[in-house]
Amino acid sequence: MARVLTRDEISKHNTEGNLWIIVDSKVYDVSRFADLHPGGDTVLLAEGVAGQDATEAFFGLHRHEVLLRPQYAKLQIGVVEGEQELVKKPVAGSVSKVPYAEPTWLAEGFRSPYYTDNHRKYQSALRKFFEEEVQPEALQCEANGKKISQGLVDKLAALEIIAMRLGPGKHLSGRTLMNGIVRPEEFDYFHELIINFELARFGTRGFVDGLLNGAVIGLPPVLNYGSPELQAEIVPQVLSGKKYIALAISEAFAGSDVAGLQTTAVRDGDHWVINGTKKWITNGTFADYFTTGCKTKTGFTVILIPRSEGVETKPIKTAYSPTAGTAYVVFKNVRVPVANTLGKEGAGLSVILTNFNHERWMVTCTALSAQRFVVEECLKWATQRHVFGKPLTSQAVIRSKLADMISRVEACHNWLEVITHQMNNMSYNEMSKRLAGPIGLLKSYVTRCGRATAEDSTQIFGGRSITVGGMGKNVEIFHRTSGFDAILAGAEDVLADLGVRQALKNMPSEAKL
Ligand code: HEM
Repeated sequence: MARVLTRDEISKHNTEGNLWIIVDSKVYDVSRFADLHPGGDTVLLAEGVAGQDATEAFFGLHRHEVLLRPQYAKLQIGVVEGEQELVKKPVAGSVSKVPYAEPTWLAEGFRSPYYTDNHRKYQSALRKFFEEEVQPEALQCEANGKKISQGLVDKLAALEIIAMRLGPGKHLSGRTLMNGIVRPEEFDYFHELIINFELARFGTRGFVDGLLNGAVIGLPPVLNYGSPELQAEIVPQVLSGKKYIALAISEAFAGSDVAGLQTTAVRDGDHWVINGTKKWITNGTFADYFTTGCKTKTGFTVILIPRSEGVETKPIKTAYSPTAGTAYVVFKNVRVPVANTLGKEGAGLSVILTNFNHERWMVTCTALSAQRFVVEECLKWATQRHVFGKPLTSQAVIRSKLADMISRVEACHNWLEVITHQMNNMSYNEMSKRLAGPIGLLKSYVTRCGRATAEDSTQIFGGRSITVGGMGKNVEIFHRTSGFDAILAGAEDVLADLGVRQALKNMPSEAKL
């Protein structure tokens, strides 16, 4: 039972060594903490703070989560008589009430044609799981750069989240998805979209890739082009989280220009002998298998290379967290059975191309989720931060930036849902034929919007947006990492151009002004 104190009584504790303050109806004894306070003791001893209600000042300078940290929560000695806390501890799984913090289908009072009750139930369970189990580790790994723990991978595997991240398909059959909330044959691209959105709303961009993105892009070629024997061996290992896989295509010599790749595979009896290097390989530092693009006698061939003699991986320092496992990979006389060839020898380009739509769509989802999260951060900050005695939102220039940010994220989300609906209703061949252009344009537009939002949000947060940790930590990381989305899975300009070129192919010859 919390001690109940009157404001009168609290106000008497207003000197060095005997210092209480009120934050959101709670009374904190900061007498001993004042010396340790990162913001210094003078601010706590100031008039209007010492022995007083410092709620407004507090929320102008700290995130609410500061008060929830055990070392600070224990400074609380009581509550103010007759007052109630306004800012509650977030409940895991709950939906934000901040306008535009959630996509329309989750916002109170709004409807959507795309989502069923099953999607809602699924989203709710998934958010709870992500907030309780994934978020704490995501924050830690983002900061310390360590790889996702096996304990968390096991939990993801138990719910079949690793398998679900590959989208609907035969690999789901016979599995119990999310404790049975969704049946394998019911699982669609909106379910998968939900996973991507839940995963990317913690301000942990490196960890988004660290949470086994390598499997999302590296395993489909095995599933679709591997021999039955190879599939039987590899797929269960990866989907159960016992082994890790990465897609190894890009090189220092060539990225989008597949013809320029220099890693070679030369036949020696029943084996390939592979030599070359790969760069920017997500999850590569800890991968057990590499789905690798190689130059062979007859062209470009994709081969599954296990981590074995002659395979060396080194971490690459990037602007985001090493938890993504970004690697430089060296293959030196690596011997791999010819049976590890994915698809036909020389037909590797189509193996890789069939992967692209899904990969780009996935990056679009996570990029947009992170962008929406930043909109929520800005709306909260601009409301709680006071300048010249008024909230930031009283400045027209700030409201104008918010209008742009909201419009961008809403427009992108609506476009994404239209595309996702097509994916649910097209055959695989139709998708390949019709959606490469639109997905290219969509991803390109979403990442452009992301970078515009990164700029706007830094202006709203000011100095805090260039400070690691504290109030603006999520804006700082978004600003630093949103460029990743504009590069990975196809650079922004290349994808925009692909979209237009595909459209031009379909221009009817009779279309004249
Ligand atoms: C129980 C009460 C408080 C606790 C536990 C606390 C804790 C902290 C912590 C952990 C930081 C480091 C930055 C961060 O993690 O956000 C910080 C910074 C700071 N605090 Fe406090 N604080 C308290 C109350 C206050 C009050 C009442 C004021 C002013 C009236 C204040 C002024 C500051 C300032 C100026 C900074 C530096 C902010 C910056 O670098 O942007 N603090 N405080």
